[in-house]
Amino acid sequence: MSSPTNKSINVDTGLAHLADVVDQRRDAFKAGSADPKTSYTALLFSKGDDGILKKIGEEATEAVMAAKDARNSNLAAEQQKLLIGEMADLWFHCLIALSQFNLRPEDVIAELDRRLGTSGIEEKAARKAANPE
Ligand SMILES: N=c1c2ncn([C@@H]3O[C@H](COP(=O)(O)OP(=O)(O)OP(=O)(O)O)[C@@H](O)[C@H]3O)c2ncn1[C@@H]1O[C@H](COP(=O)(O)O)[C@@H](O)[C@H]1O
Repeated sequence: MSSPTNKSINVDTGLAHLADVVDQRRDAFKAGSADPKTSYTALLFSKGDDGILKKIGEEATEAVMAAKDARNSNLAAEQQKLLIGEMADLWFHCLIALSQFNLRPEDVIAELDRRLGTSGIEEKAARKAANPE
């Protein structure tokens, strides 16, 4: 599905740029200069932790349902497009949550980089050995 054009997009830069916009909206909302009536981002910040986290649950569910539809359609282009849209909604709302907690996508990318090359199976076994219950 990824076009050669899309493959040249820099994920880190794209997320960082959107996070900058989100952080600006968060700060403007706190300063009273972003209106929840005209800014969806400000509306989310006006809902606080619970409203933002609830939205992530909803968007995750919508992404799961879109993925099931995509699979059932044998990955038809139209369903793939819908799945991309739902994943974009989920990523966007995750950026809102990171901003709410004064974190950045760079923090998540750094953690993923740190994990690179460590098998999740090995990591889980090491964790269980360190904390047997
Ligand atoms: N990337 C996004 C983005 N992705 C998704 N969304 C919004 O996320 C919402 C998704 O919610 P739902 O799927 O639940 O649909 P809904 O029907 O609108 O919501 P409910 O009825 O369920 O409450 C939609 O309203 C989308 O418009 C986004 N809103 C904003 N941005 C970015 O944030 C910037 C600032 O936005 P504003 O703060 O609105 O100016 C924009 O320029 C964009 O770059």
